[in-house]
Amino acid sequence: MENQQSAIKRSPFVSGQKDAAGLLLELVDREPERYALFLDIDGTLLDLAESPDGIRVPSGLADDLATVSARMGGALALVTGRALTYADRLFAPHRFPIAGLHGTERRDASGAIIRSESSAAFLAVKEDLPRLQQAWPGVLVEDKGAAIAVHYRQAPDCADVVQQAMADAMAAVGPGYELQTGKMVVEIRPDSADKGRALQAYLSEPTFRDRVAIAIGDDVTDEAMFECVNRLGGLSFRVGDLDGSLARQSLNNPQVLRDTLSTLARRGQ
Ligand SMILES: O=P(O)(O)OC[C@H]1O[C@H](O[C@H]2O[C@H](CO)[C@@H](O)[C@H](O)[C@H]2O)[C@H](O)[C@@H](O)[C@@H]1O
Ligand SMILES: [Mg+2]
Repeated sequence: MENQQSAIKRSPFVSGQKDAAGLLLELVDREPERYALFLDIDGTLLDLAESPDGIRVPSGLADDLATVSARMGGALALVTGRALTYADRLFAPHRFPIAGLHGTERRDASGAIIRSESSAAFLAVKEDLPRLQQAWPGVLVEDKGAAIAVHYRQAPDCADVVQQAMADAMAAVGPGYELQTGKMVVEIRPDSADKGRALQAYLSEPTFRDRVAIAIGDDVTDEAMFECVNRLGGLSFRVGDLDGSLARQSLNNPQVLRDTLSTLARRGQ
């Protein structure tokens, strides 16, 4: 499989390469059949909002994703911390290959869904955590089915107590789960996969096989994707700065990515 550096060097665009968005556009537009695109949702395709349900899917984005996916022979997957069913609703009526809950549930190219069963200990902890909302106004508990997230974006002073409460909850949950940190959020999720392993699972499927993987994300959980694509010779883009990230390219914000996808879609029509 071609590696990232030779893919970039080969691009005639790169000599005048102005920015990562231009590189992304140039490579996928010229050879859509050569690449596989793995996209995070919150903070990457969508702007961050004050609450999990406060997000907005800009009109046209779902259709642009579907058009770019068609240009790439279907080799476009969403890899998100959101529940798979929640992510599906965001981009309906399209049904993309989606890995939800940080890769621990996944709809493969055939449409089959792989997900883990919740333990009794986890379900008991899920019952108990909503009390945090009463204890600390502004803290939001997000029940994601097989995972649970506690947000402190609206109560930043509660970061420490939330992290301690989630560490205590982890002790009660026992094996099969792990703590996942993110942007002003702490989650308890199954430890059966991560976004890197989900991306690798897609690459073993005919739709994605033998393509140069491109991963685009913004948060701690996406580093597993960046590590995986870097190791496989793909391309890794972080929405935001690169400080401390394994990503090798930076996109300024979700709007830059949406504009790039819109241009890719338009050029394919
Ligand atoms: O992997 P992602 O698709 O980026 O999902 C990561 C988490 O996104 C959501 O939380 C984040 O976005 C919220 C809405 O913009 C924001 O209010 C919150 O502070 C962010 O952490 C979602 O609620 C989580 O379930 C996802 O794991
Ligand atoms: Mg994100």
